Amino acid sequence: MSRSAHPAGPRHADVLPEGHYSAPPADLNVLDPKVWSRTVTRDERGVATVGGIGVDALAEEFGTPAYFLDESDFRARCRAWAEAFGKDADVFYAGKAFLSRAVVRWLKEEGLNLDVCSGGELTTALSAGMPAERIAFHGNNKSEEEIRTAVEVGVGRIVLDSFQEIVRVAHIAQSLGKRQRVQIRVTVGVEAHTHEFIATAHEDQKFGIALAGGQAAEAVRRALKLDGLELIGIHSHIGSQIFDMAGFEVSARRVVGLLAEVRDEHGVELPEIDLGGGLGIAYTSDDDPREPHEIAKALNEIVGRECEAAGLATPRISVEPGRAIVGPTAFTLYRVGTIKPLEGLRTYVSVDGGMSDNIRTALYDAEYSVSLVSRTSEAEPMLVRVVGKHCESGDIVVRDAFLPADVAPGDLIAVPATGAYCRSMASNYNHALRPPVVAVRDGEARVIVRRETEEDLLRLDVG
Ligand SMILES: Cc1ncc(COP(=O)(O)O)c(C=O)c1O
Ligand SMILES: N[C@@H](CCCC[NH3+])C(=O)O
Repeated sequence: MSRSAHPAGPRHADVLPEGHYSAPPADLNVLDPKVWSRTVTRDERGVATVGGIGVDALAEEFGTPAYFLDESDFRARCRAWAEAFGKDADVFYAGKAFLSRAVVRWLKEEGLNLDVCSGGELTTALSAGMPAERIAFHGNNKSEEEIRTAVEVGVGRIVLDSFQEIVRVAHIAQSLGKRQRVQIRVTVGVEAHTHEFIATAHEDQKFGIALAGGQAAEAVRRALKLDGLELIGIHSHIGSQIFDMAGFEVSARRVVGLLAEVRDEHGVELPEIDLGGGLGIAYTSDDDPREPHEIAKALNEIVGRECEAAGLATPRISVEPGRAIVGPTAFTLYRVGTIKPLEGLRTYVSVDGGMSDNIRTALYDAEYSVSLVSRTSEAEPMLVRVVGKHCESGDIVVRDAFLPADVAPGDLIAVPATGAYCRSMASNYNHALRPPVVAVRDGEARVIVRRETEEDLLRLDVG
């Protein structure tokens, strides 16, 4: 993850401090389209706008901190994924990245399916009208109640994650007089090049059933025997924020290998494979993510080739992008509160949010970028660390970045690419009020998830 050190000294340091940063951009006022959503630009005053609305007006109306989601960008990304994979494949948006009822309606309208991994996500999906047959239900420890609800409403598939769950889902389905469509999630033994906490296909972790040692083949054997289950395929998800296609290719090859084993042993060709999500996005200008059509091409080619070699009909492929759809579509808008230059180190810029609205920096050492958005500035670049207002020194939003040296209390700054795993992983640490999500499109802004209030907090605290 580490980048080369910036050759010129930052403003407040003679000695360059340790950090992950490259040289400041030639012009700090430029909002790099790589990391900002598609409609973001600056107006004639130099104020950043999204969907045609200035961030000053947005801050005035909705307050800060707040997430602003570029709806037309979200829809365009859904369409790009659907078109790249075509009619013979299915795209399931991973709701864990960010889910709300508006998002469910957009997905439905754009023809995407939905992956949920809890009863709460399932309820949200159903309450916004997502047809149950377009929902996949995941999780390594689904409760009996969650399984019962999923089977009762008729979800399109449940992804089985353990030997116990094979039996549990079969029993529940049978008791309801149903036959549930299921996939088995396997761990293919790939070391995905990403943070340890978000890699999921190596064997030593909680998800899935290992291909190694014949575990997955045994799971198939058991599932095929149970009347309550209709085994439709094999699932593999290798991790998240991955740029290198090699891991997906190995995964696809190994999953097809299992399909061939199943055919040889049982005379059954399972009709589907799901290759999960995990495609990386640009958090900084140094990141170079793949486009959906490149991913679709690579996966189709490898699956086609492997199936042909094994004499299998090509199964229907599905994928589950979360971050790659919603991540780039939103930014978090903050107001600067205090500024602390630490001589010889860096300048701490404190904002009105923090680790409660973006835990990813603290949790994964994630990298983000930041820009001054309420105005432009010709001041020289200054190395900053953007921190929140929590009672925790690890409360860092952007570890190392450059802002103009005249950044001041009252300025609005924004962190792009916070659409995924920020609001969905937000907390009430220090009794912070989780920020709203505001959808912006064609000159209109509307709250799709409202800001929490102190009354909300007190209502939960029943004394
Ligand atoms: C099973 C499964 N599918 C899809 C995803 C979505 O991943 P991403 O948001 O990285 O595309 C995840 C999360 O990593 C997952 O666990
Ligand atoms: N929450 C993680 C990714 C895990 C995805 C869910 N399996 C992130 O922010 O990167």
